[in-house]
Amino acid sequence: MASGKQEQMNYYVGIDVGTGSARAALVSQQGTLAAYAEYPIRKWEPQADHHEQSSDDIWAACCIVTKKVVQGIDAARIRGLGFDATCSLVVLDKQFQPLPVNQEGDSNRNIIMWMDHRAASQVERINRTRHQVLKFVGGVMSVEMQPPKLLWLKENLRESCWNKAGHFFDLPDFLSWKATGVLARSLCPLVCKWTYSADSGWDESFWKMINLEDFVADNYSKIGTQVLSPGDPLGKGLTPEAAKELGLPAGIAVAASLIDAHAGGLGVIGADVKGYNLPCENQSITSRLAVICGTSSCHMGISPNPIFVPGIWGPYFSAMVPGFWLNEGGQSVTGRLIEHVVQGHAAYPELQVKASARFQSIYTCLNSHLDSIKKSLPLGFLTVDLHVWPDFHGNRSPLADLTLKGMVTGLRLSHSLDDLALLYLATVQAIALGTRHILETMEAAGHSISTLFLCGGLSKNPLFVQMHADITGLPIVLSQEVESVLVGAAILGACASGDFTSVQRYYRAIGSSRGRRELKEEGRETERQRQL
Ligand SMILES: Nc1ncnc2c1ncn2[C@@H]1O[C@H](COP(=O)(O)OP(=O)(O)O)[C@@H](O)[C@H]1O
Ligand SMILES: O=C(CO)[C@H](O)[C@H](O)COP(=O)(O)O
Repeated sequence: MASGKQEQMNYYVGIDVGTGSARAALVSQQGTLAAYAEYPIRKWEPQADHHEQSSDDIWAACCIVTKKVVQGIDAARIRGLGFDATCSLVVLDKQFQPLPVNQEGDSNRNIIMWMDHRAASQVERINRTRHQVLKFVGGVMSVEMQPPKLLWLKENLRESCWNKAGHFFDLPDFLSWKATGVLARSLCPLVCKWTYSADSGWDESFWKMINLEDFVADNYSKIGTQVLSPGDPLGKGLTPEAAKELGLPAGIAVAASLIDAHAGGLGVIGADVKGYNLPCENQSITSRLAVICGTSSCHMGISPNPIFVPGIWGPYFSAMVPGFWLNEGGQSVTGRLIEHVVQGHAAYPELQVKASARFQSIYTCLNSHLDSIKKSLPLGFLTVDLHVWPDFHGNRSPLADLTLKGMVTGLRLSHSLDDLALLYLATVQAIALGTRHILETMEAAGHSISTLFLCGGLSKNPLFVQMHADITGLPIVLSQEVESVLVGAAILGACASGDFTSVQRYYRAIGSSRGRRELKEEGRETERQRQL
């Protein structure tokens, strides 16, 4: 609940829907979090590579968390609302009711999640067209984007879903529609996941070439005809019905939304870090790479002119910071991979018992176990003969190959907690090496990155942060406000309210208070890691 002495401030509500939960925050006009709440959301995996969610379930979770964060706050002080979410595909019929995206006909499951890889054959065919729009997604379209998923629906669920569908939304746009009744889409998801161009709009020849000419025929009414920039106000703001459900005042400004990684990028990339002697201090904002690390990791770098990086998504114009081009590298599973490796190990039950006896999280427990077994050696020496290839769910960047699989070398006939801790370490190192691979590919194409800005759930893990510093050799800035993704969503609400006319003005206004940042500039403990 918010504290009484901050009541004279204006506030903005940010709602962030990640893969595992919905979260809301009440953010002050100074950029600080006054209240935070989180609620889990459901996921279904009916078969391999199929990942589904429910838009009703997600909206209900948004309502629960929003009601919690505004408890006790004078409603007149809440000025705006912004959403961000994963780029999952939501399907509604012509009466705005959920439609099933599965053979079972379960209409509760009406979302094909971003991490769903069912459309592998469709994306392969799309990539074979070599259509010019592919130039703006790193040269290769990802199975995680929307066109292959739409084609899959047309080819596999024509009767039960495709023919009945009235609206296909990216999840961030679904949420802003639900709040306002406005069907306008945000430029961010459309440019990043749907091949829309900020300059020239939809490319008719692309949709025709991939057999989705249906969208052209009905003038794109199902996928978006009005497009707004992230942070632009939508219609007349929050509808009375949505206001009641969310526990917010009707009519407050609601912003065109962002994809979650982009909100995280927005939340951290403009931070004031003066006085810490960081290489980026006197450099342009383009020397910063925001890395949003949750279920997946997303690497967001911006530039004044378009940079084409093979295997890295983009360049996208104005999709994150207005006026800048964005390149987005990514690793499809990072948090999810660590969980998979740790929970699947024979010593996992032993770890759970040990962690709960010490009132620690399993990761704190594993990190201190590693400290105890490394003795005086650098951590890197513990995994000299144990290596993980982390592409258990394909490689998003820079290899852009969804068929790649994971691999571990150096396994032994042992079930001990030591083995589990070492496998965990090797997995974290492999993920950090993946970030380095992405970074080097971006630099080879023209980016010049001097500092990493990390946020997301994994940035709360000191080992994960340390390995990224060691393996990239770059200083890492951690935001004092750990929920940076929510700050990004709230910035949208602040812009929509008219209190700040642009994202850049918001950065300037909050600069002084956000200067108090915890900086993590770690040494290059293991130069050896750089050579792996
Ligand atoms: N305190 C923590 N220590 C270690 N890992 C954490 C911590 N908090 C969250 N994580 C990890 O971060 C990941 C989830 O991050 P989050 O940003 O919540 O993801 P998403 O946005 O995809 O829902 C999970 O893999 C979780 O295990
Ligand atoms: O493709 C995305 C961003 O462009 C996805 O939304 C993202 O990778 C999933 O995010 P998270 O790991 O935070 O749940």
